[in-house]
Amino acid sequence: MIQSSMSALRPLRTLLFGGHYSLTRFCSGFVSRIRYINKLKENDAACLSALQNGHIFLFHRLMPLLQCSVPETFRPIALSYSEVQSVLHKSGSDGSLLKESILIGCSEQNHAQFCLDVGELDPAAIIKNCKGTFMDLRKAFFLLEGAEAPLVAKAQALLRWHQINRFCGATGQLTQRNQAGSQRTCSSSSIVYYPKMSPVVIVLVSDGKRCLLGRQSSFPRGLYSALAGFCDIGETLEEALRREVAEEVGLEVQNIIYSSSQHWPFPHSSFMLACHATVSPSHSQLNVDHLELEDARWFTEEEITCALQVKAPPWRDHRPAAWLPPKHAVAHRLIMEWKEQQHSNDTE
Ligand SMILES: NC(=O)C1=CN([C@@H]2O[C@H](COP(=O)(O)OP(=O)(O)OC[C@H]3O[C@@H](n4cnc5c(N)ncnc54)[C@H](O)[C@@H]3O)[C@@H](O)[C@H]2O)C=CC1
Ligand SMILES: [Mg+2]
Repeated sequence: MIQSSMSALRPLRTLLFGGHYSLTRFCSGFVSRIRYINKLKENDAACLSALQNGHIFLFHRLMPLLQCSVPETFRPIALSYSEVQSVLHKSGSDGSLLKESILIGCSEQNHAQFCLDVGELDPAAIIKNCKGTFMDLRKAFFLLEGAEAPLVAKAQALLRWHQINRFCGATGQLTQRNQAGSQRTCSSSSIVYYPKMSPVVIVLVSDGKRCLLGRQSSFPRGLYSALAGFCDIGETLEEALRREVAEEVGLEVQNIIYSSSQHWPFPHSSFMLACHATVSPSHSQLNVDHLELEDARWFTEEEITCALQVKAPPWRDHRPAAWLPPKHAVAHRLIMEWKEQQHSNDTE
């Protein structure tokens, strides 16, 4: 049976029931932004006009344009319509590309936010004009600050979805996007396609004193993460989670507790459903399927503390025993929650 994590609900509760004034203020801004985005998805003319007053994030072949704010910390660059027009002109484009921008959100200052892939243009000219750099998103996830990482991830996922859904699966005809880029329609069959996420379970298994992490051979050297796997069609979250753990490390888990969820752009937009689960210490012997995982092992709290201190990604000449996913990854959150739980167990 799935249980809801009370700690995960607490911030929303405080926000909603923390006082009439904050509730009104929170809802008015939030609700109006949500409704504005929805309107832009449904109304092509309104979306085009919002684009002219909006903020645009550039990508080159799915790599976001980032700027170094403080050493080792990067932020995506938000450009205005006229700034992008000028960058495109300087790169030899007539500016018509701008209409291919895709709606990704609305800032707290009520600016519609868009992304645009300029993959056909010379990146060097854009980098020079914008004083930024195009960076692989997997690397950027270790260097991006704060709330912008999910926005960049969403933008990349939508750009990729449009690139690979240009044709209708039923008729083979070209599909046409709406102005917001929230759907594509086949003009021949009228089938409407919407961006999709694949559900993935991710679980941090604990035996009470240690937590279980694994690595695939494709991971960067020394990187360990929580166990994860795609849900099979027809499975519940709990069934998928129990199956994945059994397949990958040969354990039967109990006490599944839901933690939180996350959109993850790799490889093709996953909807990560993150949980904690336990095994009894007497049933913690691992039987790793080496076709799926290169390694899996139990980590003590001290080992986790050490791994968290590794500045990621580690330099080539620094080969730590283990290091962990970036703070924007839900695996990181699961590990931090487990560590906190260990700490509160110790102080009880
Ligand atoms: N955000 C986070 O904290 C983390 C995210 N992840 C993500 O979780 C995802 C799943 O983890 P894995 O261990 O690789 O899954 P997995 O254990 O299910 O193995 C992947 C294999 O499953 C098959 N598969 C079944 N359905 C699929 C689908 N819809 N899309 C792609 N492959 C499918 C493919 O053969 C693929 O090679 C990965 O894409 C990874 O990026 C993994 C760890 C941490
Ligand atoms: Mg897996």
